[in-house]
Amino acid sequence: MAEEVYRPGLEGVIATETAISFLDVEREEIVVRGYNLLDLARERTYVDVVGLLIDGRLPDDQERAVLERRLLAAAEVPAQIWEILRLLPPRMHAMDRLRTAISTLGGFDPGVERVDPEQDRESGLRIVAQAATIVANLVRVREGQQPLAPDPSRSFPANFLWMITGRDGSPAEVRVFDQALIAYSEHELPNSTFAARVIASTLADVYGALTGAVASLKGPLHGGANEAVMAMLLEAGDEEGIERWIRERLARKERIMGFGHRVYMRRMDPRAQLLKETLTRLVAERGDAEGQKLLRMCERAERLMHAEKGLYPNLDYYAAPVFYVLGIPIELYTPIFFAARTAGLVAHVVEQHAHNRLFRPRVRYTGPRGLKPA
Ligand SMILES: CC(=O)SCCNC(=O)CCNC(=O)[C@H](O)C(C)(C)COP(=O)(O)OP(=O)(O)OC[C@H]1O[C@@H](n2cnc3c(N)ncnc32)[C@H](O)[C@@H]1OP(=O)(O)O
Ligand SMILES: O=C([O-])CC(=O)C(=O)O
Repeated sequence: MAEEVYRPGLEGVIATETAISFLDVEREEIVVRGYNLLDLARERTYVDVVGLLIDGRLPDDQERAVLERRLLAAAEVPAQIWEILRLLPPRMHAMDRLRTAISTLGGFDPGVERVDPEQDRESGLRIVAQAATIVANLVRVREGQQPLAPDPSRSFPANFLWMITGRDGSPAEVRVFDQALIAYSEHELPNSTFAARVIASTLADVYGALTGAVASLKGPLHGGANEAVMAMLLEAGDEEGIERWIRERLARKERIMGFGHRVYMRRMDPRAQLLKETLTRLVAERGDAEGQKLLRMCERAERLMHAEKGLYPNLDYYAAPVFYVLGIPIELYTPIFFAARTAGLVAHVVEQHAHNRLFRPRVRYTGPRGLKPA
């Protein structure tokens, strides 16, 4: 074997080439197919970003309308998926129910066994569309209610938010939700995307690769952090409470969810800054006293974590209060992360299949040798 290099957690290791995205930490820029993700969030829609990620370029107005109609037309979920979800134990974690649903969706796609970039794109758009419908209805189905069917007369984000909350969001709320979807849409090579690419590198299909990504995203060190952040804010109650809550945990050497990041390390995640601004605007416009209190708590904790640990918030930190003021049930925060990320994940599976090399690294063996079984 050539020179042995071992970096625990593959920290800093280049694991693949990609033309999809890159975190330029020095310039504080998340590059997505040449664009700054924050520019996309400020000026474009999530559907545009789906087109950019999966088809490779930003759609014009007409192309966006076609893509949006196509997504909404594909958003209906087979009735059997709801039946399977109803059979699962109600206490089962929402991400585990989602993982089961994404895995099962493959069985309803006639092209599932045809693994090539063209079919991946086709199946990928179905997943983007159907993941939103499944995620939005997870709570409703767990509670034994009928799922809300997608309404193609609404825009993609308006329909998604309506299926979640059961009421029409204001144009400002829909825009905020759309921005959050863009913020979550793609982020280079996080654990979940790496997991999807590793699975895809065996030439397994896009459903299998994305099922693995759901499993990865559930973890509190990754997507699960947004729900943990909200639990922390609610338990702490107010500004003094959050300060006490964090100091107690830091004294016990515990991690505070929503802070730190493998790549940004001791810098602010640009997406957290974007959603902080979004939250500030939304609660000010609405004169939302509870939202304003949450914002003050977040800012207080942000100052404390910087002073005590030199750590900054990541996207999950400000996404949590944004979802809360939009009236989204907390158990759907991580599933929504996945639904938004389907666009990026599909792009990575397409790319992996198009330029495949099986992932199969080696180990540094630390176990015994020479033992005799008898
Ligand atoms: C959208 C996303 O998925 S973003 C990630 C969401 N996850 C979270 O918010 C979970 C909380 N954060 C963390 O656990 C970490 O920061 C991670 C997992 C995101 C990144 O971890 P790593 O790159 O492995 O950083 P690592 O564990 O080496 O941390 C470096 C130091 O900072 C500390 N640290 C890192 N994050 C935190 C945190 N959130 N709270 C307290 N201390 C922390 C570590 O304890 C460690 O301290 P030490 O050197 O004294 O031991
Ligand atoms: O990049 C990471 O490691 C995690 C993250 O922020 C994301 O997936 O959005």
